[in-house]
Amino acid sequence: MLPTVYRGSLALLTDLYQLTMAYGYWKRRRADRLATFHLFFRKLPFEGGYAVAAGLGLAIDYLRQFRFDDEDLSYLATLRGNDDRPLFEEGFFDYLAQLRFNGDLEAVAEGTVVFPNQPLVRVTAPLLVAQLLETPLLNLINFSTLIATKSARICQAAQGESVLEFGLRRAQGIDGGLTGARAAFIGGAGATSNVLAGKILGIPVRGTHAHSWVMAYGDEPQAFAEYAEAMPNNCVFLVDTYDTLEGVRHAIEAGKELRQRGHKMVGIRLDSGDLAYLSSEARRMLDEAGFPEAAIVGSSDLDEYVIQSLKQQGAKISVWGVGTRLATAYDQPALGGVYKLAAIQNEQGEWERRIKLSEQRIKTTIPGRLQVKRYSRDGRVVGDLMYDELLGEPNEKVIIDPADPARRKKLSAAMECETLLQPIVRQGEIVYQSPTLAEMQARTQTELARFHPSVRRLLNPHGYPVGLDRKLYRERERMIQAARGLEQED
Ligand SMILES: Nc1ncnc2c1ncn2[C@@H]1O[C@H](COP(=O)(O)OP(=O)(O)OP(=O)(O)O)[C@@H](O)[C@H]1O
Ligand SMILES: O=P(O)(O)OC[C@H]1O[C@H](OP(=O)(O)OP(=O)(O)O)[C@H](O)[C@@H]1O
Ligand SMILES: O=C(O)c1cccnc1
Repeated sequence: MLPTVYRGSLALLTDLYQLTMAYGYWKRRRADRLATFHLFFRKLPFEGGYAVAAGLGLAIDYLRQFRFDDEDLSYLATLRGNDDRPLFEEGFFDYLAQLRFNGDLEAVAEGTVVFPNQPLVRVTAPLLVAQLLETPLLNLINFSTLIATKSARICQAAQGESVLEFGLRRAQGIDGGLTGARAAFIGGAGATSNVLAGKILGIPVRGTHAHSWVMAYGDEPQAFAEYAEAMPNNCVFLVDTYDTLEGVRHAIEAGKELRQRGHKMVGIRLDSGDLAYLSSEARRMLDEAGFPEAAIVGSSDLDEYVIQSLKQQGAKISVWGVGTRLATAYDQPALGGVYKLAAIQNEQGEWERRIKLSEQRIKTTIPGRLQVKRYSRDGRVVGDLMYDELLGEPNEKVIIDPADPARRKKLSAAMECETLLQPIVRQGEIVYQSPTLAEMQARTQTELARFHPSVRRLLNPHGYPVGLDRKLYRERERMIQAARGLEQED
């Protein structure tokens, strides 16, 4: 079982309107109709070519503990409407008190590469419960997927070299720091400076020292020597407090001292200035002084673009400390994931599809109970086919882009195929054996490697084919026409 991040019920971690709708469904006897919702996003973050799904483990945590306890209900009883009378009547609290997640949930595994409009999570549950989950599921999946994606991009730029997540001080609050560290690890960061994330989640923790250490002594050689004395088995000297190359010389002196005492200098850290020039000079100096194995850690407002540029300039940095721009997804602080109703049972228990129209074609929802098949050939992925399980087996010949139906991808029987949404909860029982965080991280890497480099590239990536099978495409078009009061042309 995964370590628990959230302890206790967080049933009130939802928007008020979910509870007022829930109350309405209960009052109007619609609460128990089964409904299917999909969680998906419409646009890839960072103008990138892919996203990395994350946050499912947190969602499982949430569902496992989902219940309204006495304190929650007492609080809800204090809420008033505009006539100053209670918002909810007493009987509703008895109903909420016994409420548990009793539905089905399917999701893509954390570390799976995902694309717009395909469900990351699918919930089929009594309408009231499924509705209540909208806000928490979006809260948990959106942020984690965003940060895992940012991390994957940064790690991609680092070309397999170690990335350390240093973002806690700039993260969006306590939870942003904690679940951000978790998502960054899934995306590929090798360690975090966040010690609580180490304790709760088992993520490796790493760190160097701050400028304040050197400033506290005022004298850099003395500061390094004292640090080596105090902590001989963890010495990465920060060399840029006064004069960087002079700092490297002082680190070399401290390294020699360490060696004489039977220890090893791990490396140095550069945190300002021209990192390409300074790292090359530092590398030359360390090598000449007999420290070819000393690592050079680079930090200072790094992101995937600066790292890529430094690599192109031949920077000799071997470990990348990345804080603010990773932990906050600096250039795009939110993933626009949504959670939409796609099918609901009628009074007779028959399933009916539902659609939400939009002026923008791409924003019109995809109805049905969706599943995704990912096709590949010789280990390379080819395209993702979405189909509606309510319409039966998919038509596997062609993937139709719903935004531009002229764009189609042909499939062949020779291709391998996998189903992306996996069973996580069945009738309230968790049936999923959660992988470890390390396994999720490995999944991100093996998954990404299956995509063509043109999909992975950071700038102007190639669009990966994701679309509908013919049956779903036709049904959606029929529903769009019907909802607009038009006859279908075809
Ligand atoms: N050779 C380089 N090519 C491209 N970007 C670089 C290079 N060297 C450093 N950078 C980046 O340029 C930015 C420089 O930041 P900034 O001008 O704030 O100064 P700094 O050198 O970090 O100094 P300080 O921390 O003292 O303000 C950082 O994002 C850093 O990662
Ligand atoms: O730059 P980031 O990617 O966020 O990485 C973390 C930063 O945090 C620390 O310094 P801090 O930002 O506290 O101060 P400084 O940059 O002014 O030294 C560290 O020295 C890094 O520069
Ligand atoms: O350990 C470090 O070097 C570190 C930790 C947090 C932020 N900046 C640097």
